[in-house]
Amino acid sequence: MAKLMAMSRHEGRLPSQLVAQVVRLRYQASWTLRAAQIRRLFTPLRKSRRSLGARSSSQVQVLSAHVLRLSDGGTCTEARLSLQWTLPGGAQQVGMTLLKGLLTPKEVEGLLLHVPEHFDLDRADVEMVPKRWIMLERAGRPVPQRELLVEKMRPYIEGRLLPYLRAHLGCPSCVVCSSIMRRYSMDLGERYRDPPHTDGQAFATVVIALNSAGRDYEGGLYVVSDPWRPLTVSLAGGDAVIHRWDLQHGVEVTSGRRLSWILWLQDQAPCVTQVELHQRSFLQSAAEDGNVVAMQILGTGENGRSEEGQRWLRMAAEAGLSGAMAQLAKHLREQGQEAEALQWLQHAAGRGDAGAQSSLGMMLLQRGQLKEAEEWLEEAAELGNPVAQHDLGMALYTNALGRRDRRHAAFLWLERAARQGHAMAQSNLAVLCAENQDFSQALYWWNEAGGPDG
Ligand SMILES: O=C(O)CCC(=O)C(=O)O
Ligand SMILES: [Fe+2]
Repeated sequence: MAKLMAMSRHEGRLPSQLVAQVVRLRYQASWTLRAAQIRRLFTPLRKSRRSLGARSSSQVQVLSAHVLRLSDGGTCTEARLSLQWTLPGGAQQVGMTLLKGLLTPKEVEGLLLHVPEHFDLDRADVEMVPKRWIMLERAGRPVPQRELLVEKMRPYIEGRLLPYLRAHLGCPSCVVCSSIMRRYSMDLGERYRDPPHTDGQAFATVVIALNSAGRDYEGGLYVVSDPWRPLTVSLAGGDAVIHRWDLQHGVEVTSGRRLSWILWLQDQAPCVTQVELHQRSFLQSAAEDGNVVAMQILGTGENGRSEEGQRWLRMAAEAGLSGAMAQLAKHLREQGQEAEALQWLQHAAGRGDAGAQSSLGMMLLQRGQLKEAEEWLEEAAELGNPVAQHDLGMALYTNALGRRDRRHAAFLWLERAARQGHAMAQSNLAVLCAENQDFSQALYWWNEAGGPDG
């Protein structure tokens, strides 16, 4: 810098080489700062023993971060990220993009004025617990009675987001097929989590936060590259995350109430069903290029029942994807191949898949391996899996684990599952409460289990 000053005094103006260097240094300094700020948004979801091994910086790489001018004149900060993912079958990289401040706080506030208090139940069966949602658009059209809300949101989608997304995703014919709002609330006794998954029903997903982590709720959206170490992304109201079908993610809200607005895009019109989407070439070619998530998606659902689907699923499982292992185990059990199913469940459970741990626990219980059964059920239940919480509660209650005097523990696990909205846990808990002569609680849980939208 001293040399720079001296030269500038001496010559009256800076030589262009030096100007370029100063600009570059400044740019680098602000970029380093921005990248560090972006990385700090990612924190481990849990403070577990296993999650302490690695640092988030080794999982998340910031590829670029700069201010972006949007087509309707607004600005936001765009950060392109890559998640490093090491599987036994080789390393993979998954991209995601963060748009900080896509909507201003005022714009978010304006939208929230039109959001009704009542959210419907999304009955898509995940862990036997329905989620709360408002479906806004389906197959690219507004859902009846949601036209006003869709009208309020349209300018942000069409004027701001879609031109950007088409360029960013390299997908000029991309269309928004579904648009929903989700609510997660521990306080309201509603579902507050969504286990790790990929959005196999979409080519790309946009999640727009409608309120803020740290202020309105704790926890939130998380991304998974290391199954033992999901990373929460701290989003403020108006921030957006963009990802494709290959990002493993989930939601866990540990207190408060979270609202999100989600758009699912397909690569071209017309919007089609999941089965038809899986026949489009983008997944096929990704699977052929070795993308394990594409393999798992092609081995799931209706298409997964074909011989080709089964072959993809096995390849994904062999590459080390725990979700694929659990899925494969399910198919094998349906075909009566218990021994091989058990092996895959053990692999998947050991890689931190709570669904697999839960199924493994019950399988071991049926085989009389009580100690191991209890350990896996407990591990999955601690990770928040409501099926495991219910099954463990009932196994303790019915004395299937060979323990005496476990009624209190049984009650606590059933209560945790019931609070997540697990209907069977709610009705079983009602029975326990009635046995304890606590009739008001019994009535409460009984109503929850079969209430107006239950
Ligand atoms: O609410 C969110 O942030 C994401 C929800 C999600 O992943 C889904 O509905 O598929
Ligand atoms: Fe999702």
